[in-house]
Amino acid sequence: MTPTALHLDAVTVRFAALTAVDRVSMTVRRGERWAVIGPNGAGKTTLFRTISGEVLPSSGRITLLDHDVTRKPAYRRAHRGLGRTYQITNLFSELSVVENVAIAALGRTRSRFRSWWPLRMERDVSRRAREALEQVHLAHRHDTPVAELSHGEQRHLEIAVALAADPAVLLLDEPAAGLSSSERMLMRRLITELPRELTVVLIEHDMNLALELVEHVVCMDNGETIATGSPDEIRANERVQAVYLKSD
Ligand SMILES: Nc1ncnc2c1ncn2[C@@H]1O[C@H](COP(=O)(O)OP(=O)(O)OP(=O)(O)O)[C@@H](O)[C@H]1O
Repeated sequence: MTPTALHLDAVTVRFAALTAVDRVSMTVRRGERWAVIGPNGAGKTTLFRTISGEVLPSSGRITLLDHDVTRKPAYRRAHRGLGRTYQITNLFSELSVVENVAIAALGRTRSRFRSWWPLRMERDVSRRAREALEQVHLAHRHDTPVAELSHGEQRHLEIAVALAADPAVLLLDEPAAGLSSSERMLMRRLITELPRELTVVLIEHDMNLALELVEHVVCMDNGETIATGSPDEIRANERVQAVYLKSD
């Protein structure tokens, strides 16, 4: 059986009296693509922040690539192979496209200091940065200042920044939020073309888009998992239809 990339066991997050995530469990195997969907306030972002280590769970257990990371800080999870993008851009707008990606690639380089280290590191960083830009179709914008990119290009660059750190598991936080319909098509293509060995979990408010991109879906409402299944099973699920109708 394919090894597990990410396992959540009854993960619960409480903010005072509010249970934002309520005993959510999921087993994501390496190379799988999953979406977490649900209406506003369902708990998707909190679940993501808990997986990435920005929020610690009140109870439950999180395993990343066979390591228990439940109480580990975000940077330790990143070193273990977890990458993520954010709904709110975290790019350096005054720097160029390649500089943004190179900073992320540099963070991943953990070579020990040796006399030839700077040269080797420079080669490694610029190769990884170039590859990441090619993966998101931004190689032609290499030297462009980020401030001059369109919104859609900036969303692509955010994915390149995450890829430059060479993650094994990538969390995409609403990758299509705020994009025009043509930009959404490009984003859909980009996600579809991500390397198959990369495990991808995405949050997406747009159920139709999310279901086109993944093979496995978790639908949350009020912090709870109300359905898990294939896109077809989720489309046909009456509870899912009810929560989406309620939120329209
Ligand atoms: N830091 C926090 N402190 C207190 N309550 C919070 C905090 N973060 C989230 N919440 C609450 O937890 C619940 C779940 O919020 P969350 O942002 O995870 O939902 P969501 O599914 O991502 O919603 P959206 O689609 O609107 O982003 C909401 O009621 C929200 O107000």
